[in-house]
Amino acid sequence: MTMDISGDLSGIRASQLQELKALEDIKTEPSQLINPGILRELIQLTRLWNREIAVYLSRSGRLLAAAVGRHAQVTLPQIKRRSQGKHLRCIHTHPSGNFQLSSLDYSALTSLELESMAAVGALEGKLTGIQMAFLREEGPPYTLELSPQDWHHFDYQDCLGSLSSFRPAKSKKVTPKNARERAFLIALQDSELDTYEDLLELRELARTAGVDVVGELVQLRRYGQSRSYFGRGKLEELLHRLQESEANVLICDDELSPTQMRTLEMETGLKVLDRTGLILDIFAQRARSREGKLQVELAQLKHLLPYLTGQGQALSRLGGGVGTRGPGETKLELDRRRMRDRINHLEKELKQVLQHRDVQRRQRTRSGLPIIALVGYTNTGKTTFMKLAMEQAGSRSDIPMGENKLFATLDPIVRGIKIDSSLEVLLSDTVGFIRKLPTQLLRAFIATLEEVQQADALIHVIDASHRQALEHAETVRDVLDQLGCLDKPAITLLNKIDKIKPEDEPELEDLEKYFPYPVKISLTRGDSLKPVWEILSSLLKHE
Ligand SMILES: Nc1nc2c(ncn2[C@@H]2O[C@H](COP(=O)(O)OP(=O)(O)OP(=O)(O)O)[C@@H](O)[C@H]2O)c(=O)[nH]1
Ligand SMILES: [Mg+2]
Repeated sequence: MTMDISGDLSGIRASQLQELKALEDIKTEPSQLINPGILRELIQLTRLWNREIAVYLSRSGRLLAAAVGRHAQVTLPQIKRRSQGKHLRCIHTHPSGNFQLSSLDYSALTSLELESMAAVGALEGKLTGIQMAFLREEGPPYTLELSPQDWHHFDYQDCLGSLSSFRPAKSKKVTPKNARERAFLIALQDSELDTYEDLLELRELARTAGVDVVGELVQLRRYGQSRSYFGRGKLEELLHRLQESEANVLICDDELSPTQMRTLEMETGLKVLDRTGLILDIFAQRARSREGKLQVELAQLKHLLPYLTGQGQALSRLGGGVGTRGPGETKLELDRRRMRDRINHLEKELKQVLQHRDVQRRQRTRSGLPIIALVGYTNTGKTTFMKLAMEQAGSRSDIPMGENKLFATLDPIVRGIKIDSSLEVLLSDTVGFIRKLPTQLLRAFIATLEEVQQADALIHVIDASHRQALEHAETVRDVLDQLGCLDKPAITLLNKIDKIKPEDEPELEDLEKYFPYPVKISLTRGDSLKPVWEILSSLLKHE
């Protein structure tokens, strides 16, 4: 990429233009307003040409364009990436040595929606001072002055951060309840083959979180980058696509490192959410019990903490909407210190709740009834099983209808069911599992999954009609392994056979082969659960 130079270039020697061009190789650090080397050169050229020079810097510190003006005025270079405008800073020289921003400068700042505008006073090759203004969402631009002696102590990134966190609360862009957010999905795929399925799930998750998917882009994992997730070229493509799709949130299929998160945010100017953040958002919307809410808030805070840099920088970068919703009414707007306090507080409270549940559980165990836990990938039919079991046993079902959404069930539900005169069990419905289950989340929900650890037997529900049924079932086995529950007696429910097409039969056979005690069933069709209970009672007898 070569930097664009526009404006009045008459009478300027090619070699000098070359010098200006060469500046694009010098990187500006996030903390710097501009690399001092670049500034020195700009001041020299200003003297040489006696003209204004303007440059654009991206938030990631790249020099994007330059323009040379007539003596007192410069026509700003065209901004190609419109959506990036608000993350661009314009820095320009004033050959008169006067470093006050003109009213033209201010109007350029607002009309181009730049991030900031700086006027650099240059007189006889020396810096006289800098005045700069930051655009704010509300109120007039924030203006400050820097002297030639201490301008390089100024921390640009910090200043930006504190400006956004001191914004009055109501100026935040809160997405109105019925205006859905527009998400653009990105993913790295391991081979050419599995893209479709990977994104299918992310798309489902996004839908469950209540955002519209307006675009998708994938790259092969081997071309990805540790700094920016996507490789350079793909990133450029992404910027173009984002602009077309008018997305306002970027969702990534993997867990992002803080660096990747920040780089993507800066490059795209959008709110960036990773898979973990998205799942947590869904959990936050769905948690009902006191314990569930505590678990989710705790997991959210722990997930966000590493992404915050600098003191006083609040989560305002997220702006609101998906990814910022806490369980109940809580809003995630704490700064680091308050976050840590909150985490401590939540941990204490959770401990108490867990103790209470322990008592409940012990009472249940004392009832002497065997505990059966439903486990399985999300959306396979666990809750539907629970409902059907209660109906067929003649108990009135108070279980909320299963929904065709991921993570419909979050809080564990336990019900006693009398199947016949010889079998009575406690059936417990649990949170569904998911591939790439964030470690943070797994730990948070281990408590919930204690129900599983306490169980005498498991019913593993598989959506046998799903193209990735086998992979999903293996994920479930992995989690069970981590919970130390892999050798509990288990039945496999091959559910949704009503949806199975003849060409899927071989896969069904595989499932039957690999998983213990398979029972083919369609729960929504209301198939009898008798075969399940028969196997179960014999398994329990051999305990
Ligand atoms: N076609 C068909 N759909 C089914 C069957 N069993 C369940 N479903 C549907 O699958 C969807 C998910 O069912 P749930 O019972 O909520 O699944 P779950 O495993 O509890 O899901 P989570 O709580 O999200 O983990 C619902 O829309 C059900 O109606 C079945 O046998 N056939
Ligand atoms: Mg459920």
